[in-house]
Amino acid sequence: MDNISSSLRKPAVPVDGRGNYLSSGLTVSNMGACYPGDETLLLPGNHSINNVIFPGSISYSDNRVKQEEPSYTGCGERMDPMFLSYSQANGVPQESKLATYMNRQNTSTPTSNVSQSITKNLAGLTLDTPVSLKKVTPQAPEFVPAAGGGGTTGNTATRSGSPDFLNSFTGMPGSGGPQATFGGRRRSTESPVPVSPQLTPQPSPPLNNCSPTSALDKTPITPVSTYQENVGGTTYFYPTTVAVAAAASAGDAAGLNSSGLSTGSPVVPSIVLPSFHMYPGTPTHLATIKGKPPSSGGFYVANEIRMEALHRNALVLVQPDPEQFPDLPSEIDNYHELCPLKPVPSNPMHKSQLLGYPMSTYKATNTKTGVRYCLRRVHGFRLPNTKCMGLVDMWKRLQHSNIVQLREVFTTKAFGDYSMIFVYDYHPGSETLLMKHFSPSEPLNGYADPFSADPTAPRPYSHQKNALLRQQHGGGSGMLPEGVIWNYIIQLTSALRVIHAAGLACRTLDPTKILLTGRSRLRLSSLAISDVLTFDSTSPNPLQLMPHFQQEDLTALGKVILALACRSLMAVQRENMQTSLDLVSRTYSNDLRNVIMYLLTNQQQQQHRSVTDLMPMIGARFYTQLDAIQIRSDVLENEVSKEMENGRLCRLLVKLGTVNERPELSLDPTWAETGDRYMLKLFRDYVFHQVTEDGRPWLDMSHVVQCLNKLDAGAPEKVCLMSRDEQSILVVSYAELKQCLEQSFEEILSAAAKPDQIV
Ligand SMILES: Nc1ncnc2c1ncn2[C@@H]1O[C@H](COP(=O)(O)OP(=O)(O)OP(=O)(O)O)[C@@H](O)[C@H]1O
Repeated sequence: MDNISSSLRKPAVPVDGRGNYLSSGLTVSNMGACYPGDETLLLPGNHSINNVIFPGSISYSDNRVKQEEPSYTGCGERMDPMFLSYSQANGVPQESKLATYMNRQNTSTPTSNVSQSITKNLAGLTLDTPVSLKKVTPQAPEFVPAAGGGGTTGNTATRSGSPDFLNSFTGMPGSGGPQATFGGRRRSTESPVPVSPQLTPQPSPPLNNCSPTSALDKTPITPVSTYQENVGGTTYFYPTTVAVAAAASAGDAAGLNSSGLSTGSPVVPSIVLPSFHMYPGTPTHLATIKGKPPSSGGFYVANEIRMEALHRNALVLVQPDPEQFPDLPSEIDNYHELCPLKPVPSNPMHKSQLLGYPMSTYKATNTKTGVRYCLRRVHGFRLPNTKCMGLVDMWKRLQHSNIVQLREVFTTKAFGDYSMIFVYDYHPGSETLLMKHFSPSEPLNGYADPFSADPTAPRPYSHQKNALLRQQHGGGSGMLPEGVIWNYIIQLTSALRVIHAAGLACRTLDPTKILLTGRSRLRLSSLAISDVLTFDSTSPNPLQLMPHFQQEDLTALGKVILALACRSLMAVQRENMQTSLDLVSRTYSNDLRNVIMYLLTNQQQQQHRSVTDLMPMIGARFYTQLDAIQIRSDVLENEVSKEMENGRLCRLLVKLGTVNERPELSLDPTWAETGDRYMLKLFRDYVFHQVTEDGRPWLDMSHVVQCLNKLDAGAPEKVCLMSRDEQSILVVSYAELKQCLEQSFEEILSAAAKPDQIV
C-alpha cells in the first residue's frame, strides 16, 4: 500500500509550465501511475498512443477513433479480482471514510463470489505481445463517459444502493468485463500486486446487465464497437460508435470539413477541441510587438496594466480626510461621499480663468447606484430659468470616446449658497493637458520653456527668443514627438467633429479642460458649462451663435496644437506667434505647420473653416493611429482572456471552499465528510495537498490550474483519489466530481435560503 500511496500522491502525469500534459512519448511506467509495475493502468484521459494534443480530447487518426479515455478491460479483468480478493466485508476497509460513508448510507455492496487469485488472473498474460488492432465486443455506455454527463448518470444510478462515487469504478481500469463478473461494484482498497508489464489483449465480456447504471436507470445500452490495440504491452480500447456519432454530430453542427473549414455539408471533422477551458499562452503576434507592456508571464495580467488598474481603482475609492474638509456637505441631491479633486483655493472666490466663476470639482457617489461621478460646482450661480435645459439635453445625448459625458445638471443650496452642479462621468487618474505638458514641476527632460527663464515666473517671449532658437538648433530634446501631437490632433478633431455635427460648440477647448487619462486618451471636459452660464434667455434661437463658437473652437484648437508643439502656453501669444511658427517649421513636418496655419490664420481672413477640412491634412496618420489602437486592443484582449480564466477558477474555488470542511449543514456535522462531499475533500487533497515520495509538499501551479479547469468543464477524464488513511482509492471522472460539487453547493444554497429550517 505504501507503494501505491506514494505513487498516487505524486502528480499522475508530467505537465509543462502551462499545465499541459507532456503526453508525447509518455509511457505508462514513467507516469508512475497507480500501480507500480503494471503497465495497463489508468491513464489520464488525454493520452492516446497517437500523441493526443489536446487534453481530454478525442483524436482521430488512421481512420480509427480513439477515445480520449483509454479503456482497460483486459487489465481490469486482472485488477478487479485483485480488489475483490483483498476486499473487506463490504469491499472497503471498515476504518476508512469510504466505509463510514457506505455504512451511513446503509449501503449493501454486493459481495463477489469470485475468488480468483491473482495467479489465476495472471495466467492469461503473455509477454511480447505484438501490436494488434482488432474489433472487440461492445462496452457499457458508461465505458464511454459523456462530457459533463457522466456524473449525473452515475450518481443517479447508485443513489439507491451504493455510494455515488463508487460509480467512478465503472470507468476505471477493469470496467466492463470485471463489472459483469463481479457485479461491477466491488472496490478493494488493498494494494494490487504488481503484474507483468505486458499483457495479451483480453476480449471484453458481453455487456448484458453488467452495468449497474444501465440496469438501474433502464437507459438503453448503445452498442459500441471497440477497437483494441496493444502497444508495448499496454492495451488500449477505442469505442467507436459513440465517439464517431458524437464527433460526426459535432462536425455536422459546425459544418466543418476535414480541414476544419466550413463546407456546408456534413463531413467527418479532423479538428480536435479540448474538453475544458484554459488560457493557452500569449499569442505569437503579441509576443514580439513593440511597446508591449512587460508581461508578468504565466496566467496573470501584465504588471503594468495591473498597476494602472489598481491605481485607478484606489482613486475611485479614496475618501477625503474629514478634518481637512469639515465643510463638505454629506449629501447633495442624489450624491454623497464628496471628495474634492483639486486643492481648495486659498481665496474661495478664486474664479476659473476660463469660465469666469469660482468653481470646484469633486468626485461623488450616486446614492442609488453607487456609481462614482465627477461633480463640477459653479459657486454662487443662480439659474434664472430652465430654458437652457434644452441645450443641456443636447449635451447629455452626445456620446463620444473623446468627451467627458455630461449626465445631469441641477441646482443646490447644500453648500450654503446657490450652486449649479454639472454631473459628468468620472475618469480616475485623469490629469489636464496643462498639468501633463505645461506644468513647471514636470521634468522636461532637459528642456526648459523657451518662453520662460524661470518656469515658475513666466517672462515675455522676447527675452528668451534667442535661447529658444539656440535650443531648437541643438536638437530640441524636450519637444514632444510629432506622433504624440498627431495623436492628440486626431482625438481632438474627432471630438470636435461630433460636437459640431450635433450643432453644438465646445467653447472650453483649453489645456486646463482637456483631460488626459492613461497613456494617451484625451477627453474634452466641462462641456455645456459655458452654454448654461452664458445662456441668453431673451434670444429667440439659443443655437444662433453656435457657428461663431464653432469657429472659435477651431482657433482654440490651433492654439492648443501650437502650444503643444512649442511646449509653452506663451507661444500662442500674438507677439510670439511668428517665432513659434518658425520653430514648428524647423522642428516638425510641413503638414503639422499647415494644420496650425489653417486653424490660426484663416480665422483672420474670415473664411469659414470646418473640422472636416483637417482630415486630408491628417491623411495617412489615421492609419498609424488605427494600427496603434488595434494593437493595444489585442494586448488588452489577451490580458482579459487570462483574467477571464482566473475569474472562472476563482468562482470554482469559492464553491469548493464553501463545501470543503464545512463544520455542519442542516444540523448534520458529518455532512462535509460524507457522500459527494467526501469525494470533493479527497479531490481537494489531490489538487492542493500532493506530496513527493519523501513527504515534501509538491507544488505545481499548472497541476492545480489544470485540475480545476477539468473540474469546471466536467471532463470525462478520470482521476485517482486516495483517502487520507490511504485505505481507499477512488477513481472518478471530473464530470462526476463536477456533478458532486454542483449538487453539494446547491444543497448549501437551498439551506441558506431557508433560515427557518436551521435551528
Ligand atoms: N471627469 C473627470 N474625471 C476625473 N477627474 C477629473 C474630471 N474632471 C476634472 N478632473 C480632475 O479634477 C482636477 C480639477 O479639474 P478642474 O477643471 O477644476 O481644474 P482647474 O485647472 O482648477 O480648472 P479651473 O481653473 O477652471 O477651476 C483636475 O486634476 C482634473 O484632472
